[in-house]
Amino acid sequence: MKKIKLISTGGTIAMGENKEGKLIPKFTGKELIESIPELEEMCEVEVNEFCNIDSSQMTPERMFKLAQLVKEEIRNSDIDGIVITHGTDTLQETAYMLNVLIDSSKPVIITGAMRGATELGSDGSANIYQAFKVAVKEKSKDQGVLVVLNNEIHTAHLLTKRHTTNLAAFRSTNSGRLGEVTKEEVNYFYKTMPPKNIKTDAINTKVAFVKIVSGFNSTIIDMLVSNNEFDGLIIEAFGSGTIPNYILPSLERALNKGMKVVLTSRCLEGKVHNTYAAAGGDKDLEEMGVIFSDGISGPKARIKLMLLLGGDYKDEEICDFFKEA
Ligand SMILES: NC(=O)C[C@H](N)C(=O)O
Repeated sequence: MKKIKLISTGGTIAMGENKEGKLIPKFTGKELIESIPELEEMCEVEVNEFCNIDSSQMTPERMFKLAQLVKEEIRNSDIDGIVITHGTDTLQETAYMLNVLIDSSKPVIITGAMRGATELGSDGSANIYQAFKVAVKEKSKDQGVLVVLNNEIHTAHLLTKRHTTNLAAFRSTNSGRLGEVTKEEVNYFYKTMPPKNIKTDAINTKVAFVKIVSGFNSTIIDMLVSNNEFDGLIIEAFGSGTIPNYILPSLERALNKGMKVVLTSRCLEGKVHNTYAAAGGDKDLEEMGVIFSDGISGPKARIKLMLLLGGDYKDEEICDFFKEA
């Protein structure tokens, strides 16, 4: 029988309602597992209570610690796979970080829930059960970090949360879901490309994030640059990577200070391109030294830059990492 480690981190999946009907952290990983006796026939389960928080409280530092723990567990030849329970709000960032940091063929599956464990029609138990079903399958090996919710399997780097409350809250952008979990089986529709592994013992969280809106006030960027607190800046630009012309001097000041500036798009799908001459005025953003991010969302690009800045990577290597998702 396979042995799967459950690492519980909290989220709605581990919540119940208080007297006012509001959701609060209530259940441990052990309690979640005990509520699903069907798992006993499937595999042996060991539990690690990593934390019990709403994932809005999850920080990149905590995600990095979680990645170290997953690495340790995976090295243990006794463990065949990992299931992580996590809140859905920052799940895509944790999943993305684990995906680029963990280099193992063993399945690592993240799941969560959209309804608390005590709510009518709660989805947590079914999602945990399905996550384990995926984790014990041989064909789930070498697929990178996977996310299982609502009968769907998604790859970490394409995953995005698209709905605030719907049970089908997640979607794989730029493609369809990777697979599905039915009552009888686990089906994969295509094979994932393994991500380029980032090797680092540290994370540099000094990366600011700015979303561009029409009439954006570039004073925000100037403030970020002048307070010397940031080594990196993620710009979530319009469409294929356009920004108002008057922001350019602020970006130039950021680059001159040695900040890494990465361009991403507000759009849910596609990637940024260096297509419009008008977008950067008479300057070419790429020539200026802005890094174009290939098809990952702003929040994921931020995680990637934090890891690359934490590691011992040269400028060209950092650019190369952004040439793939
Ligand atoms: N559905 C959820 O898990 C949302 C919750 N606020 C969390 O991310 O922890």
